[in-house]
Amino acid sequence: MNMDQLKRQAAARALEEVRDGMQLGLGTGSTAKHFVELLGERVRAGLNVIGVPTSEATRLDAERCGVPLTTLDEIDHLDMTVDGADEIDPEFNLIKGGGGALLREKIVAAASDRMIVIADDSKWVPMLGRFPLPIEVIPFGLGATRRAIEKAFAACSVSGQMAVRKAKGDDKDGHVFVTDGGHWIVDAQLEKIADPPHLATALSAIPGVVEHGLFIGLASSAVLAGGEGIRVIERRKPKGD
Ligand SMILES: O=C[C@H](O)[C@H](O)[C@H](O)COP(=O)(O)O
Repeated sequence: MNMDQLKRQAAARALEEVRDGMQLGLGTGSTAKHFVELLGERVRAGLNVIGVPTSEATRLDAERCGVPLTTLDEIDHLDMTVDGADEIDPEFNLIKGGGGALLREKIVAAASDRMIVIADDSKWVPMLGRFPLPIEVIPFGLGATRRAIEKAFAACSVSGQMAVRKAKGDDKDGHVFVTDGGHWIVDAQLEKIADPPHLATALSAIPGVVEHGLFIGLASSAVLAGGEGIRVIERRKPKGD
């Protein structure tokens, strides 16, 4: 089974948690895209749900698949968000933002009663950090922001190269990647993040940092698909702890 089939399997397992009438956060990325497509099939068969997309890409996918959409201005909470991740550690800390959607993803996850992470099992790691940590920044004053980020890294005993993310695509190569919110992303290659909550707090305190890809205390469970089958792992602590 190839990676894409594993991602679809994880998405299909998460779909079993969806109940009629639910208000759902719809994640972004190649794994979440499978969930949106499978959800669309259920909607076309009569399931009644409404979704809040975490990116413009997901909004377009959901519209194409016939999933009704709303916003967090029109509803006051979400029952569940289903989203992918770039890394998941045993404490259910995540790195997200490989696709650049971390800001909306975090807003939506925080507004949800539950967040189910769907992934192939290569994303389950003993310690976060091999995947470059995305940090969403305001372009203004980027030099000062980068220096502040370096200080935060030093205070948290991590270090590594930072690079402003470039866009990919035939006509975009070489251009800076711009998020749905109009910001830039700095990717930090840290290799090991021994204390993700500490680093998350330090990065959040920097004025030019809009958001970062460390999701702490947000994920409630993980659905991991691998060669041996599917594992569903529940986080022991309640959301927010
Ligand atoms: O910004 C993107 C998101 O955080 C994705 O959920 C994450 O990058 C995982 O994406 P994928 O399922 O494509 O590996």
